[in-house]
Amino acid sequence: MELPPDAAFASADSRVRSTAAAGRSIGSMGIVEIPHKTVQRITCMGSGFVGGPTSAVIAYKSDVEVTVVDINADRIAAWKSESLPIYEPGLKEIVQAVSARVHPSQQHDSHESNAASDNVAPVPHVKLLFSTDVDQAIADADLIFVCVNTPTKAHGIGKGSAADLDFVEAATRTIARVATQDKIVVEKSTVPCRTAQSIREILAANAHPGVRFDVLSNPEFLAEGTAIRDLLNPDRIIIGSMPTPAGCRAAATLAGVYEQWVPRERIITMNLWSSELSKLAANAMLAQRISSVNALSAICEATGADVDEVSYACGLDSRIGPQMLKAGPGFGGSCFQKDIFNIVYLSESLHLYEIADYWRAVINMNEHQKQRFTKRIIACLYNNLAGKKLAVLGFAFKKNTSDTRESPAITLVSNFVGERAQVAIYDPRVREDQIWRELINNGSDAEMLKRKVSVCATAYEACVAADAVVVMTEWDEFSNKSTSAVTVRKEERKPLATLNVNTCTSKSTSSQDTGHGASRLLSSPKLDGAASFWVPSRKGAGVVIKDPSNGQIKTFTSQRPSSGSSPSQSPGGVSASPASPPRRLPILQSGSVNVAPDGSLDSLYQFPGEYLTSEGFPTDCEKVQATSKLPPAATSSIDARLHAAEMPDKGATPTRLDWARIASGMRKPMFVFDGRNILDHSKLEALGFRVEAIGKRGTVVSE
Ligand SMILES: NC(=O)c1ccc[n+]([C@@H]2O[C@H](COP(=O)([O-])OP(=O)(O)OC[C@H]3O[C@@H](n4cnc5c(N)ncnc54)[C@H](O)[C@@H]3O)[C@@H](O)[C@H]2O)c1
Ligand SMILES: O=c1ccn([C@@H]2O[C@H](COP(=O)(O)OP(=O)(O)O[C@H]3O[C@H](CO)[C@@H](O)[C@H](O)[C@H]3O)[C@@H](O)[C@H]2O)c(=O)[nH]1
Repeated sequence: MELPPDAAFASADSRVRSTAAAGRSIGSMGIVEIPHKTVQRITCMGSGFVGGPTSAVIAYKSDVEVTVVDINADRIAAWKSESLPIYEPGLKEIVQAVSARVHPSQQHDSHESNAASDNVAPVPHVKLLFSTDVDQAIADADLIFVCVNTPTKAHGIGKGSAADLDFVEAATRTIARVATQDKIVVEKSTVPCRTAQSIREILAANAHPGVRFDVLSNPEFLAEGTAIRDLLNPDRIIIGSMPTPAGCRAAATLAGVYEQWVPRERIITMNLWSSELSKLAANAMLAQRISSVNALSAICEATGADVDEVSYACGLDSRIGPQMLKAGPGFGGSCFQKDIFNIVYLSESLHLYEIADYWRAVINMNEHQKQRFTKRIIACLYNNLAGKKLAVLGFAFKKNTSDTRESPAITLVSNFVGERAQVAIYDPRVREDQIWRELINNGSDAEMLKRKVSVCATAYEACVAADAVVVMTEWDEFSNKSTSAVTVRKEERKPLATLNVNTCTSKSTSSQDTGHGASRLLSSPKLDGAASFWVPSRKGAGVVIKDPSNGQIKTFTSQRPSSGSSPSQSPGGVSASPASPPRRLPILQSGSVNVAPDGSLDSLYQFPGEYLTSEGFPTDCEKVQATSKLPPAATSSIDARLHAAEMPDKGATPTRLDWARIASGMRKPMFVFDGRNILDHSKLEALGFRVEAIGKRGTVVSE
């Protein structure tokens, strides 16, 4: 193992500077130019919210084979089953595609005739494996991602703020024990600054003779709910390495994996400690924005300012930007609080007490927001919750995930139970046992919980005879706002089968191709006439559409129209306005979403009948008009499969709530507490609700 002597190690930072000054690759995108090994097999230790999706996307986008291992056998069994252990939009489709994917050598040139591609049966090639055989997977891999959990310590010194590195150390020791050949070990878990040094020392001390390890830091920045989109189109890939020739070579090897789908300029290399700290810093800054806007929400409620308007106004300043400025009941999730505590602990360890106080304030504000919202609800309900029923809509910490870690709903529900209220919870994705576990772990008495709390299969059931509805998660189905950017009722779904592109107009408002939102399909609920969807203009991006009449998958790739060109029909029934000669759009394996044979399909794959939000959609898109050619009757089996894939836990349909129906069953006066500002208040007021929302003037001020 190349481990510099301590003295040299201590001056790593100065060596980074001199390397950069000499025009070497650290800190620049030239890293991939360094001669390096090519990775063929990756093993990912940890099959959680990061390990699973990250591995699936690497297998999907690169030529690397990935094995995901976990010490939790139940989790691995779930990954191999129809019901994945986590919910992420698009994840199941990608896992299915790469678990039996057509090997590139078996794929046909996209210019070949369709007849040829139809006649040759594709050979399934497994690119992604899940296993509990950790040792074997380590032995087989060139490169190992350590993607294990790093929770906040719950014992001993640093309890409640330091990171618990038990799992990282155990994983490291396993690698050292098993590896009999050189490995690159990639620290992907979020860890305190300088953890890579501990990993290096443990590996060096336990390595088999002649085996060398290179340790890299490669933090993950995906957000849950958009993990697949984030992994397909990351803002940046950070790779930290030792500033030595061997460290740079290892970084180049990892960069070579990402380079297969991430533009080079987004692959950034730096020193190990900067990389580790960048991850903590990014989360701390993001959380700080949310605490800032939540602090402003209290001022808004007291003054009559509207927090959405204030956020909007601030976000228009290009130095501030619009993201992460949505007021809410407090941030949740497994990362923000943990990672800020990490910085707090680090600062205190370095005797930087004022710095620690500064970051701790972000968490204190978050806690305050949850308590403030609780108090406002109690105050509105005449300062008494005893005997009242509260329906809590949403338990996940944000929409589009089944994750409940640190969800603000846990605190709110516990508070309501403490006030002796009856609480009925509904969440479209979260399993009932998960909800109970969270509430019990939060310290609520199990007997009391059993008497006071129920978990319901539908929102209507939760709201029957309720005095108040509390919206805790911004699931689209709860919203009553008039916008096309919502999920439509199932019965309104009709197939987009064969598509006829009528027009293709450029809607370029930005010269910068963000590449984001590529997996979004925006469609009008009424498809009997023309429907439209957006295709990112980035070359090679596209949609995959399953034809409900025969189950075939068709691709439509994005092409810029040339002026005066008229649409032409492709053999697959898909036509486009071509900028170049019409390309054959191959028909892929039916039954699963797959990558285009030329590997060009970027990330847009949607099924007919699925209408997702347009929120966050890129500005640099091309609008494609498409006409449905199939009668609606053909949808049923597709819809059933789509539905089964989307709703493995509940079997409920993600339709928008009928608030009139909710109103008809509630006790009077009826309250709605909109914790996410996703409701049209005037519509609810017309139904007789009294609406209170975060950051909007209410009937009481809770401070
Ligand atoms: N959840 C996110 O959105 C997110 C995003 C970016 C970074 N991170 C960071 O990534 C890391 C993983 O997060 P997560 O949410 O995926 O955690 P997780 O708890 O969902 O998954 C971690 C998995 O690692 C497994 N594991 C533990 N020790 C192991 C070992 N020795 N060998 C094999 N498997 C082992 C656990 O059984 C568990 O299934 C954390 O450090 C987290 O801070 C998380
Ligand atoms: O404007 C906003 C944005 C988010 N939230 C809340 O903040 C929490 C976190 O949301 P988000 O950041 O979208 O999800 P995470 O999955 O926790 O992702 C964060 O944490 C990950 C783990 O480290 C990082 O990788 C991501 O970059 C970082 O965004 C959730 O409760 C959201 O409801 C708000 O209240 N207002």
